[in-house]
Amino acid sequence: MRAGTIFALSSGGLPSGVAVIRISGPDCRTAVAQLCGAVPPERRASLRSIRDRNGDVIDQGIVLFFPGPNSFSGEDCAELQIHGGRATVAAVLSALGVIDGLRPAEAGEFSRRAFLNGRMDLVEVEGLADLIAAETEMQRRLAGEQASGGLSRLYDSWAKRLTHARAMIEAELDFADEDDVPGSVAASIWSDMHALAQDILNHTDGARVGEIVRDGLKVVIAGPPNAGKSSLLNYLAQRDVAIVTDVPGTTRDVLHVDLDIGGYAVRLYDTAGLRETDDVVEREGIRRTRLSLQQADLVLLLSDDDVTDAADFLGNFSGPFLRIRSKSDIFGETLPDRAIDVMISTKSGDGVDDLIERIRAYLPTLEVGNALALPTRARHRDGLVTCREHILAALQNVSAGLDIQAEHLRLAAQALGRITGRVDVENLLDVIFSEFCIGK
Ligand SMILES: Nc1nc2c(ncn2[C@@H]2O[C@H](COP(=O)(O)OP(=O)(O)OP(=O)(O)O)[C@@H](O)[C@H]2O)c(=O)[nH]1
Repeated sequence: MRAGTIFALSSGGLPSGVAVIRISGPDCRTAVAQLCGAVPPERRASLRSIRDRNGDVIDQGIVLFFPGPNSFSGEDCAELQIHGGRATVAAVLSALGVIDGLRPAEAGEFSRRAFLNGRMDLVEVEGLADLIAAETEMQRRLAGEQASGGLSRLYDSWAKRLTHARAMIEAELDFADEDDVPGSVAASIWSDMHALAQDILNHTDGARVGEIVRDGLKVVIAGPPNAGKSSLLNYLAQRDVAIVTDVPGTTRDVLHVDLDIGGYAVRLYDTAGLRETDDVVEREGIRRTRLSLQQADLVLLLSDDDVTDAADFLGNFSGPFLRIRSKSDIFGETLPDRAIDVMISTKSGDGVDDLIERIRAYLPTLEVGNALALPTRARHRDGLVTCREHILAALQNVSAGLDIQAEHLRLAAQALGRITGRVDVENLLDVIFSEFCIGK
């Protein structure tokens, strides 16, 4: 960690009614005293004049001082709530910059310090980042649960079960002949390890849901040129994002908009119409279309005639797709013989609500409560898979002996510890002693 006392504007874009400048580090007290004359009472909102190094008043604002270690970052912290004019904020920031030991914070540095000082684990830090980035209600709820420790508590409870199991095995290995240790104690933990492997599996099943809520459902509009793909994107986005013309091959690049459907994020992609072409730019667009199809959770296959063969447009994509017939205002609303899921017109708006309902069916439904503790990143999923593999290896390698089984459980705990960023250190002996009064 780079040393020093850091400061930054922590509130949003300027100008604003109020701007919040945050300070964290060992010289925080000195800095506040220099700016405000004295350090205000801890954790109390205090109205103060904020002055530059010549003693000239820059602004009046609310000053809050939070002594470490019980602060956001674990260090001495302060917040200056000042008027949010650009010049005012710039003047306060430059007054801070000339104080010895102070420097502007790097991106994410307050949270990084909070992590390094044990105020938040990695999963909570990620949750906080997601909470700040959340744009839909479901993203907010999921991130809120993660930032406030919901997911970490679950992982910690699993880490405890692993630690307990390892402690029992250690006890059996080291003290099996002593009277204090009940015989064959290690056998009792295997059923719990079975149950834990299942708990992890159930939880990992939710990873897809967590990732969709966090990253948005990726919906790609594909189909032949001139089918009305860009018109559909614009219609759903309620603005002119993509250029619409009656010239086939207008869209050359993959464009996207973020939609909010019932509180869930949907990333909608408009792609170049797929066709044989010698145009270099259009060919590059078609290559990009194929790439985005590989990432899609759902494809909207749009066509203004009914002879479109899905296979021509889906390439290697094997996920779900909806066959949509466009321009129903021209071609009529009678469903043609070919299988069509929805008929729409972006001119009249007919069928679009129906289409949104169809998309909604591919979104998860989150219940309030424990279901919100879901893995949200590939990193979580990978760690959980590794953890479970080691638990299963421990369960299956009975003939290898307790030493090897214990080692697998250690690796399982390590994989879990890597998710939360907590290193599973020597708490093993504590558990043995608390459970068995060894040593009397
Ligand atoms: N009548 C009618 N015309 C439409 C509708 N949707 C699109 N169009 C027209 O169809 C033409 C092509 O529309 P685009 O949205 O550019 O089609 P595209 O599939 O993105 O075309 P490419 O960029 O060539 O792949 C334009 O002239 C649109 O105005 C519709 O629902 N009804």
